[in-house]
Amino acid sequence: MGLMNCNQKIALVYASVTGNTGAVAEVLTERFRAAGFLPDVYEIDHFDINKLGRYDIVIVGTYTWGSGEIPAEMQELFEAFEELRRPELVTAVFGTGDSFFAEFCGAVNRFRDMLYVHTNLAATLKIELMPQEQDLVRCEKFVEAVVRRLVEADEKRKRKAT
Ligand SMILES: Cc1cc2nc3c(=O)[nH]c(=O)nc-3n(C[C@H](O)[C@H](O)[C@H](O)COP(=O)(O)O)c2cc1C
Repeated sequence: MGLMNCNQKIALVYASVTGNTGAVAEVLTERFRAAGFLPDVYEIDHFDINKLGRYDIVIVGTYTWGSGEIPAEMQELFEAFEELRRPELVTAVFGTGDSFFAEFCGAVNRFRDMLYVHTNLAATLKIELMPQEQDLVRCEKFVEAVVRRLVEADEKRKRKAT
């Protein structure tokens, strides 16, 4: 991991009403920093969707609403990815949900399926409500998977250039 190009621009964009997804966003931000990255962290309401194309890596965080639905405030971002036409963009999605509901973290499932088709999806993480001690290692693995994918993408780019 030490060899990574930490100049890559990374955005972490999330939605959170009661703070669970925000708490995971904080843990992940800390892990990315520990891995040498400085993510720009945005709550969705403060993220300018026109800037999506400026990033090399975009991490999406979302809670789930309705019956497994994407929250309304995340819909525009979802559609922006569909129209972005940047299959090389490294992405990952995390979220919190409540397994009391029929579709646990349905919004994460929907983002995952879409990002898999339209981008270079590196990792998915679903957490039950507020992150607990045992979730920290899962957060760590999530970040490792993203960094690993970046290394692979970088190597692929270099091979193409030669
Ligand atoms: C009306 C309502 C519907 C919900 N529907 C789902 C659902 O379908 N699936 C799920 O996993 N969680 C569902 N949840 C739970 C939230 O996604 C969960 O509490 C989440 O951690 C909230 O995130 P936040 O604290 O970041 O706002 C629902 C919560 C509410 C209030």
